Amino acid sequence: MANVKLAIIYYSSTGTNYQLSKWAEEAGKEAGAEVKLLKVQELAPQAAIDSNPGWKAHAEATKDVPVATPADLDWADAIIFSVPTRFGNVPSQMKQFLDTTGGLWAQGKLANKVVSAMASAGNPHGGQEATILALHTTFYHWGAIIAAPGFTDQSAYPAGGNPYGTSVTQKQDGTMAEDVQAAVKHQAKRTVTVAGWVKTGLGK
Ligand SMILES: Cc1cc2nc3c(=O)[nH]c(=O)nc-3n(C[C@H](O)[C@H](O)[C@H](O)COP(=O)(O)O)c2cc1C
Repeated sequence: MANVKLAIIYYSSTGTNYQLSKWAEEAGKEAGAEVKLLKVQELAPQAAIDSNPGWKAHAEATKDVPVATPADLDWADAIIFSVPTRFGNVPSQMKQFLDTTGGLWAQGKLANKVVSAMASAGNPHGGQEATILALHTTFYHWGAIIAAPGFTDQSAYPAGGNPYGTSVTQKQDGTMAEDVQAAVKHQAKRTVTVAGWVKTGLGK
């Protein structure tokens, strides 16, 4: 199979989406992909970050994770996005990054990228699905190919059964309510596999 390049691009205030992304990174490597793990640029004022000990600690712990640029999207064959919900929608930090992709889009360079998305929320029905679908809207405009997990693996069920993309509930203590590790890994492997098919089909 073609050598797939996978970019995992996330936003996380308190670590949940970072952990999902780390599991995706592990699975991408296991699937034979070349993997980049990237965060999007933080936009919140330092005072807001400092006011939340969990946010401050996570920002410091991940300060060395490289910040995603449009060049990373150009490089990638497959891209997995991971975000916390913000009122059922995409966080502004990720939206700002997506809004820098106009140049690539205009050149047709985002067409046929194989993508999938993951999300988290503070409540079991707090907007995980809506947030993933909101990301998907941008992917349609790119002409990307969405490798949603569907129910292609048993791991979807203990994870809460979100066919749009793996999602999780962050509990008050910061831990995850559902067991999603296997679902994340399946989604990452599936995204890499589909990207390999597309790459081969395009003769790359
Ligand atoms: C401004 C804001 C809006 C949020 N909106 C929702 C919401 O509508 N529903 C919900 O369940 N959780 C909501 N949350 C909780 C976050 O989604 C939750 O903290 C996040 O998923 C944790 O992910 P992280 O650890 O990667 O930052 C909100 C949090 C913030 C800061």
